[in-house]
Amino acid sequence: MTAPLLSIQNLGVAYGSGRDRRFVLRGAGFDLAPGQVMAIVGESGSGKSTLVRAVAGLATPAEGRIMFEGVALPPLGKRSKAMLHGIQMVFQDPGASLNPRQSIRTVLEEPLIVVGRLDGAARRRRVEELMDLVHLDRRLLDLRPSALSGGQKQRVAIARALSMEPRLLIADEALSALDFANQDKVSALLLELKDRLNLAMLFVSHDMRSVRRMADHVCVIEGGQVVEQGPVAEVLYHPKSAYTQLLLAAALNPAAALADPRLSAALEAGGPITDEALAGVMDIIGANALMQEQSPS
Ligand SMILES: Nc1ncnc2c1ncn2[C@@H]1O[C@H](COP(=O)(O)OP(=O)(O)OP(=O)(O)O)[C@@H](O)[C@H]1O
Repeated sequence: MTAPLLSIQNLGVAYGSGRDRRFVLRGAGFDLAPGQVMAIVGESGSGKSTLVRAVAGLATPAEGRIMFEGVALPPLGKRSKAMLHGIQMVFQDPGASLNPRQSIRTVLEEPLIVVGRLDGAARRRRVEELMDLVHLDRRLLDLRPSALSGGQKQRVAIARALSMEPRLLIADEALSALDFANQDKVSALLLELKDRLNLAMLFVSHDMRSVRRMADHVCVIEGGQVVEQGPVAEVLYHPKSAYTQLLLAAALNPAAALADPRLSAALEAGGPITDEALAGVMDIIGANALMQEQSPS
């Protein structure tokens, strides 16, 4: 078996201090091999961003450890260049993550200047290669982000992340601000990059359609705990936990799932959602049949 690129072990993150201190993630763990995509799914507030932010060094673990390329990751300020460059992140809002006063050329060249490995001519060539890699016309280089569409801006954000030659790309809801057509195009680009560059990804998403397309493995988080994880074919087509089944049901037909009185009663009572309530909802919205129909195995 390939050694994992990333190994998350018993990870816990707490926010607040004193009596307000509260764990928002606890006991999370999984391995990710090079070139593989792990989708992180769960409802809003379940802890998905907290998990990937801890990997990126933007949240500090209170418990457990995160191993990257065989070495335990320290807090952000103590990470080596190889660690910092090796893990890059792309965020939800491509507009907010690009400096509106900089040309696309500057956006892409700046990190290369900071790294300082290339001279001016080599840097300019690298910037052009990065544009080619994300299928953007080099003529866009002298424009500012405001002249680009949402999909183009997200490609620039991806190109900037790739400039560091990462082995792990974290995409936190990176497709959610895009329209349907661009979601498909950018997810196709990410898959192409994964194969071409052997890039591993942590892919945080609410959207089961993109998860099905993008991921090799899925990790389901409920209330800060990993409730299920495994290959896509198992977790999405034969989900074991009631929570995963509920997420899928809500994704297939959110209005019908939420309108069902058994589900709303369970939610109002503060859960847990019983298998019985769930089975009723799944039958009502036809999710059981649909999942069996769509199962690849
Ligand atoms: N900096 C912070 N300080 C205090 N609490 C926080 C902080 N960041 C997140 N939280 C809380 O931690 C919990 C998990 O948040 P997180 O953003 O990880 O969830 P999420 O699953 O990514 O949600 P969403 O899908 O809405 O982005 C939430 O209850 C949130 O309010």
